[in-house]
Amino acid sequence: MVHNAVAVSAPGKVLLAGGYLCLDRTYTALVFGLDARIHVVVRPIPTRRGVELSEIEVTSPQFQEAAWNYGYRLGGSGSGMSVTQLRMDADLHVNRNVFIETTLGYALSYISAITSPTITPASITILADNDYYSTPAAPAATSTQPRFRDFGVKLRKAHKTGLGSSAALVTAITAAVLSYYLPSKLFDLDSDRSKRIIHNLAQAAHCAAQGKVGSGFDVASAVYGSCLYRRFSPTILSKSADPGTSGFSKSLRELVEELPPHGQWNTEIHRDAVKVPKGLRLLMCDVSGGSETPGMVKKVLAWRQENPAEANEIWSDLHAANDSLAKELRAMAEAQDFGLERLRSCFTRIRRGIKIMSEKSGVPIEPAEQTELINACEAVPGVIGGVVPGAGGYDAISLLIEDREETVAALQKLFDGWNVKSEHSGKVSILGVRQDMQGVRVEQVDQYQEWLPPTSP
Ligand SMILES: Nc1ncnc2c1ncn2[C@@H]1O[C@H](COP(=O)(O)OP(=O)(O)OP(=O)(O)O)[C@@H](O)[C@H]1O
Ligand SMILES: C[C@@](O)(CCOP(=O)(O)O)CC(=O)O
Repeated sequence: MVHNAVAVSAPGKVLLAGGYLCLDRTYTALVFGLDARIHVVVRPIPTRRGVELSEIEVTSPQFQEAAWNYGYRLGGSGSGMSVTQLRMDADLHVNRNVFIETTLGYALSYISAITSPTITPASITILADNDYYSTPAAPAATSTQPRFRDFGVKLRKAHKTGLGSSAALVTAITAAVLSYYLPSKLFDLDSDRSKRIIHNLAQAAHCAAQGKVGSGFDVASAVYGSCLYRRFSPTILSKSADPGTSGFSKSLRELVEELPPHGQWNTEIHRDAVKVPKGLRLLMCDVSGGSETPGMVKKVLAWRQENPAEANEIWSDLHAANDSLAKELRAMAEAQDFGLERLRSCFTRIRRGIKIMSEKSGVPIEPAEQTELINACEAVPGVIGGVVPGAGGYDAISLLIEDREETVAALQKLFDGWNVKSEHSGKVSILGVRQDMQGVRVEQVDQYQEWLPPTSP
């Protein structure tokens, strides 16, 4: 059976408040979906009569050497669909993309567990909105650049801006592959049930691909958009069989559809709890030379474990501050009441909490360089407050500002004259992204025509 082409996109994220805390179910995360999306198009590969192919080719045409070909086969003893990479590059190195490979394995295994489909050969194209990466070769953001820029480098050399490309990718591939192979009576991306299936399946695949169970806020916002998020218990994932082992596909279905013995996921996603008042916007700023500090999460959690009483006090204070920011934003959005001073003080409280967390754990969550940068931004008229998003560190800041051109222009002027303060930081640039409420969605295939490579028979 030849399927019709489908296209799906999923948004990137910014964790404005709740970094580290949201790893623990006691606390929530205030996460915004962004209008930078990862788009995935699935199309049939025309086959010659009599030639049997079991191949899925994946390309990410904005990057060099970004093509992966996979063979797939239904394993015995209910072990699900095994997905194996077929070709190697000229150096005989396998150029693996673990996120794509794992996601395909999970999605096809789930499909094989709920129906007996013929998985026909397909071509998958990945297109990332330009703000996900900034490369030295890339031209400055102008209105004339193509919608999907050629980044001119290999994927591993691209400088990520921290918008959660892997979570958006895993979510979009999962949703696109299920939409492509399953009949609409079994899967319809617009239904709540299908969204939940995508969420659970993408969380499982993303954790498997990254080799660790994070809080999952990035996958949650890729599926549902901006939300107040409480994580699932990590033990939910440890109960299922491993990919490729006997009974994997049945166990995956039980996990994804929340059937016994797995039961319900305890994730909480409150979409109505997150709002940005009219006239305000989030502004994401990338620090291009900003160094990454490995092992920050491990170090913070180790400190917390050694100092539980002190840590719990800091965590509760910070949570109260995070919560007050979410409530204040919502109250202002609903009442159209511009109590900007109250919002400003929420940011001050959050930053004070993060600073204490940084100092006590010895981890540069809001390092001195970022403190100086955020302070300078907060002094610009129209800037309400700023934070280090997510895990923090040297490479980004996020601001809440009045949505006026003068405010952005004044910040641009500040960044143009901003001197690099240490070897950890560099040039600051404003990303073109804005907050977006919408999560994963079906797209019109035609709009991508110009960027789709020809499918090889
Ligand atoms: N456009 C793309 N094409 C193909 N693979 C991609 C693309 N974008 C991301 N990936 C996959 O995701 C990986 C990056 O995932 P990683 O979790 O390190 O970054 P991220 O999700 O952007 O991180 P962060 O949470 O800091 O924003 C890449 O190595 C690649 O495997
Ligand atoms: C530190 C942590 O709470 C947030 C990490 O966020 P980001 O990847 O820096 O956006 C980890 C997590 O929630 O998985």
